[in-house]
Amino acid sequence: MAPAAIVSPSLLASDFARMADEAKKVIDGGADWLHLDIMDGHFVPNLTFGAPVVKCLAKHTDAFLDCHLMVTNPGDYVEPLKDAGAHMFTFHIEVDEDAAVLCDRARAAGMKAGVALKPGTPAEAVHAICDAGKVDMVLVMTVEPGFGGQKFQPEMMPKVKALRERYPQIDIQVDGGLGPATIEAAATAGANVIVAGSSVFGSDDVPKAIAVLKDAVTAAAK
Ligand SMILES: O=C(CO)[C@H](O)[C@H](O)COP(=O)(O)O
Repeated sequence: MAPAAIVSPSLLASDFARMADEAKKVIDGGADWLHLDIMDGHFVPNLTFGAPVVKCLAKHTDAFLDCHLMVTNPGDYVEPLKDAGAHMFTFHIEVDEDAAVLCDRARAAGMKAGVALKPGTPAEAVHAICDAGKVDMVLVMTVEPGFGGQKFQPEMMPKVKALRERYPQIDIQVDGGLGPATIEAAATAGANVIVAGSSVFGSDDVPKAIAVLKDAVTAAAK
């Protein structure tokens, strides 16, 4: 059976000063997860928030907290994020840390382990840890990480397709520029976890914006 369709709105596009309300709005609108972009101003040229903010948000929601770490030193975040209430720990394969150890540590802490690829990184970079059964989710970035509101890169779809064919049971997440105009390409390629910031938080009809994404993934899986 194909992995379930999941929509994970990116709070990067929300009003950070009202994060709990923004989270409630998308969960009430049908979102499955909340995507939290942790940026350190070093791995990417932007700075957002870390475990203390995740911990504050966790007090206001029971939703699955899908943390995407755009940081140089993800190993330093395992315990703080676990303590904060995070559920998914996704780090970048490009960092200079042992990916297998990070996955094991995330899982031992009770979180799921995800591994992310920048647009310039080939799918083969995650084969070894996926083949070893250490990964719950692969995140294929469809923009350069760091900022919301960028243009979707359709040239990432062969990477998504190759990963889906090789790993039918693993969640495959796409992130960057997803919305009504791009979801079909991603869903057809085999992505089942859809991160969307601008297209959800910028919509006048949040439930509809989420449903469009989810329905496309469900339809593609049939
Ligand atoms: O990881 C990210 C940027 O690094 C964001 O999650 C992503 O860009 C989503 O924003 P949008 O849907 O507006 O493109």
